[in-house]
Amino acid sequence: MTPGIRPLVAGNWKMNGTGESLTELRAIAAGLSSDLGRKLDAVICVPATLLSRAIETLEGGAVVLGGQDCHQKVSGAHTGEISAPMLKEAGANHVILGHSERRTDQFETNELIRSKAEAAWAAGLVAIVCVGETADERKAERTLEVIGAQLAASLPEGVSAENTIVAYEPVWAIGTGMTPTVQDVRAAHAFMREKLAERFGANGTHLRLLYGGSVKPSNSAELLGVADVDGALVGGASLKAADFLAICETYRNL
Ligand SMILES: O=C(CO)COP(=O)(O)O
Repeated sequence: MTPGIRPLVAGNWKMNGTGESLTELRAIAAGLSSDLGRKLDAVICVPATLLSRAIETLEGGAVVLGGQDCHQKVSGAHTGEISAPMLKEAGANHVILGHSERRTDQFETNELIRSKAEAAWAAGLVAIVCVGETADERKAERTLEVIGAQLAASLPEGVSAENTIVAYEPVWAIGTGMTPTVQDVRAAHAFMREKLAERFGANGTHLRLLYGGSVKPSNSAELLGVADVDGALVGGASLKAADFLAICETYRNL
């Protein structure tokens, strides 16, 4: 945690979730409507197809919604794409950008992610920008170099705590059950904080830095307790309300 920064736990449902899954979303919202909701912010990034139904289900409350990607343009001939204003209209507050699954599968570059962040801001969305090294890069001891380069090139000028969140997700830790050591997470987050403060001044100092990659109820206390870790970006464990809420519960004791 960083003193003065309110923690945030975000769920990334990825390509999971149909109408039936709204039951889990309702359960997450109900769990956070207690005093637990006063300890943290929660965002669930559902598939875009669920956004409008999800917003009706939630009727305000302690959980806000996000998308998982947006196009860099507002509209046009881009079959299959979704723009930031469309996400906003459908009920999103946030949007994940530059997730490693998109960097890898869709060959997204830092420059593209940067233009998507600008599009997200223009639509009034908070950009959750993801960075992280692959297993090979880690083996070659290039972790900090890689995340430094990703941060430098994928964040536009004008970053602030109101428009941007950074998520450190080591690629090899996503969906594998493997996590970096506490020391490695601390080093990565301290490095990101330093780089962000260097470039954005006080705005960089106040940015929320999330850790993502195999966060579960069994390891959340260890990972969320690390200095400069201001929350989590949770994949698999965000699909079940009980697991997501158990991760949120960590903040009762931190
Ligand atoms: O990619 C992730 C969140 O964006 C992490 O996924 P898992 O929590 O399933 O490892």
